[in-house]
Amino acid sequence: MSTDQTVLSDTAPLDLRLSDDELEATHEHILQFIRDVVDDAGAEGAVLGLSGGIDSTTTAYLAVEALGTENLHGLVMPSVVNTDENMSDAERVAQELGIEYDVVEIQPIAETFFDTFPEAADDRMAAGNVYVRVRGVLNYFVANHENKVVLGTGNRSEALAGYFTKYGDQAVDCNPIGNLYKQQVRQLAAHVGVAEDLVMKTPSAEMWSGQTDEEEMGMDYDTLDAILALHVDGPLSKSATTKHLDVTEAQVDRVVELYERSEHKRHTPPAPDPLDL
Ligand SMILES: Nc1ncnc2c1ncn2[C@@H]1O[C@H](COP(=O)(O)OP(=O)(O)OC[C@H]2O[C@@H]([n+]3cccc(C(=O)O)c3)[C@H](O)[C@@H]2O)[C@@H](O)[C@H]1O
Ligand SMILES: Nc1ncnc2c1ncn2[C@@H]1O[C@H](COP(=O)(O)OP(=O)(O)OP(=O)(O)O)[C@@H](O)[C@H]1O
Ligand SMILES: [Mg+2]
Repeated sequence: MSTDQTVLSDTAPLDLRLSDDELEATHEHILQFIRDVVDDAGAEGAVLGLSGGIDSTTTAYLAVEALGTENLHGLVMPSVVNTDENMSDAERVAQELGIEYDVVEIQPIAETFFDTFPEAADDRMAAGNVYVRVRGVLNYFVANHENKVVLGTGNRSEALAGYFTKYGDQAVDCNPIGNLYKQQVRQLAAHVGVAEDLVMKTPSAEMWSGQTDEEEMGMDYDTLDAILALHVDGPLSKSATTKHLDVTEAQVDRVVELYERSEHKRHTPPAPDPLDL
């Protein structure tokens, strides 16, 4: 195991990397968290989707450490919008970890949805969310059958920005890396031995060809993380944030907009307050 800081950026607007002691404490804390979730559920391990991206790769490495190789089942679920590189990276991760995994082509499943409502099939967001939600159904299909929990791969940056599909990739039993900003996920990934090319890979939801998280959100993750940490999670005002980070007010406004408009995604569906009848 090594803490390879050299693969990580030294030019982020705000350095959110943990100290060595903090990183190791966080690592141990997450391992214990995974074990506790599985034990509390009376489960015999966990299922997770492997995309070849850094969030699922890191979560898989942690889960193998926490639960043992034999108790993690990976699902690689390609569709026409996934690159071959990402899908082969996903298989490479499963093979390096030595876990059981299946490759499930989800295009035919998605097509049945598209055939049912052809008028929605060309809406790239609606269609992209179908791929994401189909994966959630398959994760639970396997988890139910094998008495396993479903591990989520959401991180803090995505959660606060609402950058996930409601009842899609967020339809999981727990999120082991859910309190880490993306920058810290990369740091932990390097620490647990994930290959450098995967640590530094461009994040993509792969809901349509060529999609990247940073282009869709309108800023890079280091900037998003910094504004979230100082202004959304932290106490700095908008003007203090712009001065501290050398970002524009428009960038801070954009992050606040992402955060506020996704509030509904971070709560269970509301019902009217009970009437005092
Ligand atoms: N105020 C409100 N109160 C209650 N519900 C509200 C609502 N506003 C919208 N809604 C509901 O939420 C729905 C929209 O939310 P949703 O269906 O999630 O869809 P939406 O947020 O439009 O799209 C998902 C976003 O997450 C990104 N994503 C998805 C999956 C994975 C990843 C990744 O990084 O891998 C990223 C994706 O690129 C896209 O930007 C609406 O159709 C409506 O049903
Ligand atoms: N083709 C796929 N096969 C299996 N699981 C997938 C696939 N695409 C997405 N997922 C699941 O959905 C999760 C959310 O995707 P997301 O893109 O946020 O994470 P990632 O791909 O692991 O990392 P990154 O955000 O850096 O791309 C993935 O971590 C993975 O669990
Ligand atoms: Mg991805």
